[in-house]
This record gives sequence, C-alpha cells and structure tokens, in this order.
Amino acid sequence: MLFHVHMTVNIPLDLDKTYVDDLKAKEKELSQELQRQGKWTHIWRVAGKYANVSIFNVASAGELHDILMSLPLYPFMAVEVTALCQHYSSVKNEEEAH
Ligand SMILES: O=C(O)C[C@H]1C=CC(=O)O1
Repeated sequence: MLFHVHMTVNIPLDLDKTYVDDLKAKEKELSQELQRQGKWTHIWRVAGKYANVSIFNVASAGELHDILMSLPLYPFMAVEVTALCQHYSSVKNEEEAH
C-alpha cells in the first residue's frame, strides 16, 4: 500500500543542541535504512520549510503507523497521511501502485 506523508518538524529552540543533533542523526540513519528496505520510497524537502513530503510503500496502515511512531523526531512532528491507490489514467502497472 502506498501512502503520501507530509511531515513538518517543530523542534523547540531551547532544547539542548547535542540532544537535537543526536536525534537528527538517529532519524537519518533509520530513514535511510527504511529507504534501503524499499519502504520509504521517496523523500523530498519542502522548499523553504523544515518539512518533507514522502512516499511509503508498506503492507498496511498499521505498519506505516508503527514506522512513524518509531521515528526519533516523531515527538516534534506534525504528520499528515494520505492513502494512495491506482488512478485509472495511470500508465504505471498495478504492481507499482500496490
Ligand atoms: O528532516 C526531515 O524532514 C525530518 C526527518 C525525516 C527524515 C529525516 O532524516 O529527518
């Protein structure tokens, strides 16, 4: 199942810089591992914002939920999830969309 996920990060300015840098490093490591596994298939920075637009390809909404909850920066994120399905005009084959 494909999901469009919009993540906006809001880290309080008074948090310890070393702690924040550690969270960001852990977030990057997990994000890249999920990308290598083919679960986090796209990640794009939203220009001008501390936000990203991502596509996840996972087995279920439950799996996506567990992944999002496990992100080190999750406590500082506003997350919007949109489930995606095949568009009837798409030339991509169904394998890619499911
Ligand atoms: O920077 C972000 O957009 C937040 C988060 C998502 C992946 C990652 O490495 O950090």
